Amino acid sequence: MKKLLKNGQIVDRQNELIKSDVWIEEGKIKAIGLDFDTSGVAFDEIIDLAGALITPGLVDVHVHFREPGFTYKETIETGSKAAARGGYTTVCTMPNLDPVPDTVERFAEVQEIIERDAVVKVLQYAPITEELRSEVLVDMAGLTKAGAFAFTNDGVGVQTAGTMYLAMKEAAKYNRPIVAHTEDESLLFGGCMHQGKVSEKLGLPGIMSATESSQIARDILLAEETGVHYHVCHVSTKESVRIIRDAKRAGVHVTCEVCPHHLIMSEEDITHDHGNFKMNPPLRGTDDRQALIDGLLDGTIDCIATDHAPHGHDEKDQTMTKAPFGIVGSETAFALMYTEFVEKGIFTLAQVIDWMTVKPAELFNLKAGRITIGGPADLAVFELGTVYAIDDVDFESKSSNTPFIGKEVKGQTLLTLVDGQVAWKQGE
Ligand SMILES: NC(=O)N[C@@H](CC(=O)O)C(=O)O
Ligand SMILES: [Zn+2]
Ligand SMILES: [Zn+2]
Repeated sequence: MKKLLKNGQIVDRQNELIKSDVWIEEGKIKAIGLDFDTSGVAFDEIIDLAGALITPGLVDVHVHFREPGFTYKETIETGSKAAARGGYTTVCTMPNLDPVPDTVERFAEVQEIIERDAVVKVLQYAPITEELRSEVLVDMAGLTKAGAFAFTNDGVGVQTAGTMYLAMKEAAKYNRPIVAHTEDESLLFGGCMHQGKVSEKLGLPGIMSATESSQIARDILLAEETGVHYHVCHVSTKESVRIIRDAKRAGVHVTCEVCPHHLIMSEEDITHDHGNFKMNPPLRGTDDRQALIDGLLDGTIDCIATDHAPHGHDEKDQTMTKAPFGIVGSETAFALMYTEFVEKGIFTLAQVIDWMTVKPAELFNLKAGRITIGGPADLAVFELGTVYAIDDVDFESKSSNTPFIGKEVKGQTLLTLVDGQVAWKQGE
């Protein structure tokens, strides 16, 4: 198969938009730019991009696809379609499933479903402990052999320091990162949103910032002790950013991600008590939000990840004390980042693309996130000119639990290619 994408634009490292065509052959990039000769080449397909932006396929190191166990919320098929619609071509799925893929056999079962159903490249995380309880470590040697690229208990924190220490020591042996949802449950006190002026106003139990940051502080010292690569999920507080910045300066191998919703919204955007404003960690204060932006800009925060966390409509259409934590993100991330940060001049387009492609790929040595000659034709194409409203009926995901429904954005995905094949195309 030979494909030609014509009249696109790519962004270079200086943030210049450069007119470009892309020649794809047998699923690989054959040529990119304007100075290659295609005369005499019989293309199977020529697609006119009419000036749209071409990026490497986006990389999301944090999604929840809910299969097996909660397939009414999402499946590997629908989740990967949602990812493709967002321009993602490589995503990493969390193991808070039922059953938890905590044995080599269960892990292999999920991988079989991925092989069968996924429309983008999906990497399954292995858990740190059996059933995500902070007790017995999984067989890290066996799971590494079975293809686990990293270990995480996302959804819950590892509650005891001793378990985390042993997990880090073991993961370091196999050169695998420990990826941490940091939340000290003894500091939770039944909270359902950030503890601050809005929780007081709404009369809802708050989650203090130290619930997250104190566990990061503990883990950073254990990471220093063990030499493991320690990656922090969804950082949300200014204290978390501060201690990660200090740890990086001290030479600890720590990295972290931030979610679009924590960069864009704060507690002050919670207009009323509804489940779609509830996620873990919660929307924090405006000073926290600013610290996350600063953290990206100074390199403390390494990349952007969605934490795509689908839940059923009825589960989320409840008050915040009752609804489960989590919002969907795959289908809105690029448009939100473009609209809120690039258009407003806070980040450059090149920076946003970097944080959503090469940066996350480099963290875990994923073969993704770059356009290289001879490399896989994993590409996304975005149209940047048209304003549209985020509409839940459009979602490829089974779920549409997000507070961004109705928001007007720019940056619609036109096309997503995985190994040169269409994974998502607008209007199809
Ligand atoms: N982020 C969330 O609010 N929820 C996630 C779990 C998690 O990422 O911690 C989920 O699985 O629903
Ligand atoms: Zn989490
Ligand atoms: Zn998560």
